[in-house]
Amino acid sequence: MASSLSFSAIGNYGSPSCMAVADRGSGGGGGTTFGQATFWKNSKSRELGIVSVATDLPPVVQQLPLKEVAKERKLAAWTSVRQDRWEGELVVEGEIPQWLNGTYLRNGPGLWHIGDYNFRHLFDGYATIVRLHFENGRLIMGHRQIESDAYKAARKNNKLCYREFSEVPKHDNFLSYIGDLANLFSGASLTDNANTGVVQLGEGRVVCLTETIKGSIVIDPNNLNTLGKFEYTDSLGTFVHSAHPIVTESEFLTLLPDLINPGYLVVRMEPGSNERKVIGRVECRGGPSPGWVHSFPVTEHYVIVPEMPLRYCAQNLLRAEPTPLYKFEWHPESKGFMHVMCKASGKLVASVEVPLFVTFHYINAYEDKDEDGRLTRVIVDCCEHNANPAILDKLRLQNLRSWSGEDVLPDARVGRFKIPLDGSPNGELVDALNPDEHGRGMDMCSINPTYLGKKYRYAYACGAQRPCNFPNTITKIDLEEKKAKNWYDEGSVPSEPFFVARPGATKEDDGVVISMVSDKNGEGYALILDASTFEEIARAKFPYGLPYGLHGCWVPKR
Ligand SMILES: CC1=C(/C=C/C(C)=C/C=C/C(C)=C/C=C/C=C(C)/C=C/C=O)C(C)(C)CCC1
Ligand SMILES: [Fe+2]
Repeated sequence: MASSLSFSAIGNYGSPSCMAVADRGSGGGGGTTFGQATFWKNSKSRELGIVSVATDLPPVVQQLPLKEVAKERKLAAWTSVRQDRWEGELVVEGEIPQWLNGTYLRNGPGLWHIGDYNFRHLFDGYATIVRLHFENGRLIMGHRQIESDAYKAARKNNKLCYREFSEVPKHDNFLSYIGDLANLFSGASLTDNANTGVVQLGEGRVVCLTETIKGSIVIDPNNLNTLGKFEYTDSLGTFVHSAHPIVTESEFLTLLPDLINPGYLVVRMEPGSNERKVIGRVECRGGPSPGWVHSFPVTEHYVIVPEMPLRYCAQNLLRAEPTPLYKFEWHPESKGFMHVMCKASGKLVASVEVPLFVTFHYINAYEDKDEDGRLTRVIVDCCEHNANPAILDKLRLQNLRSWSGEDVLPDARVGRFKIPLDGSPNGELVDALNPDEHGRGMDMCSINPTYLGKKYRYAYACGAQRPCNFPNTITKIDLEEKKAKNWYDEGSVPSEPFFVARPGATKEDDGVVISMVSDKNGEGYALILDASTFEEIARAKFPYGLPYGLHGCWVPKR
């Protein structure tokens, strides 16, 4: 197994002095070796309170009295990645199961400034992909920037060149402003910064994704090299899609919102193909434009198309300055709907009005039968923000970085939609369990993928231990018992818990849950929990804290 060290600096970075102290509390000098990388570990510097403070670029080594250290240290989660790449073996505390062989990839926005310009929103950052490669109990970590056109242009020109989630390039003159608007209509000025997730297609290609279709970028999971754009060969011709396609060994399903004639195309792509084929189309029932479809759920036979009252807004797309809801608008009067489409025929089997909701992430869905085995309804579970879109603004970097200790995270829950298939006009939305079980925080979820679209019992997500300004626990939700088990490390922010099943497992929760944690000292570690007991079984410290990441995928050892 090769473990190499490589790093190159972002911006003014050039010196390995940014390396963080590499042990976990054990004092003493000398070096700790990760692969070929030796990290400086010196008790003298700790007494002096010399810390590598993870603030904005460039990193500075400051001398502080010890009691100030804790105050000055910041979560790496909201801080730009220190350098554009690193790779090395990590020291593992505890034991990684021998059966866990493969690679966990996690993508997210990791670089929030260019030159001296600072981005404002979490979702604006240039993509940083992190790789945890597990092999026979050992763990190799690597991270790298994804070389999208937007990232390369920003690095080359030292300024923002494409329209990101909330940021828009500044124009030197009126002509360039008009050019940008024209490019917006052709999609050319939209970003391809693939910072939202990563999936492995049925035939093996690994693709990083965001909400713009052009932001589909193929990478090599072994070295995180950017291989090029994933070019769709069809001519469906829209600009945006769901950032969370449903990907299995046999298909890739996604939704294409139509912003001109409000509706959604439901499309499917075969493994090995680059051509999406239309399964069917859903017309919007409310509002001037489609609801935001960051993700959507499926059952074994149906694709569910959610029509959320938080809708895309063409005017906001054109604006130079962010609005409180960015490219979206809240239209409670337009109501919320759930449409159920048969995957095989493209026919709509239900279209019901549901209570208002705000959901970015669907957990799972399944077909529910009565005692006689007759299909009566579809159940859809999601991370639901109590019909309040305020969470989007809470994810501004300033809010995340400047937490004063108040309990400011809006409440969220596991929302359960019950969608009747008997022609009734309305569906229900209820709490799947008491939200206090998970601290009324709920997002960034995963399940055992074998249960995708089927009746299931367990979900893993980020919950809350209050007070907090961001989900700060990992929670295992038992939807049968309506209970949650919670993992918490004071002051830390864990990323989406990702479930990996033990090969040959027959129980739904037989496996591990992987997360990457930003701790209160500005450092970070990979965490492995036993999914069944929810006890920690291993952790491995990173050479330095990493920025918060969004979504990942598992690439099994071939
Ligand atoms: C670049 C353009 C857009 C981009 C949209 C993007 C990048 C959306 C990303 C959305 C994400 C990452 C949502 C995650 C939500 C997580 C939550 C709510 C976590 C809560 C924790 O408590 C468009 C906006 C599509 C417009 C075109 C340009
Ligand atoms: Fe997402």
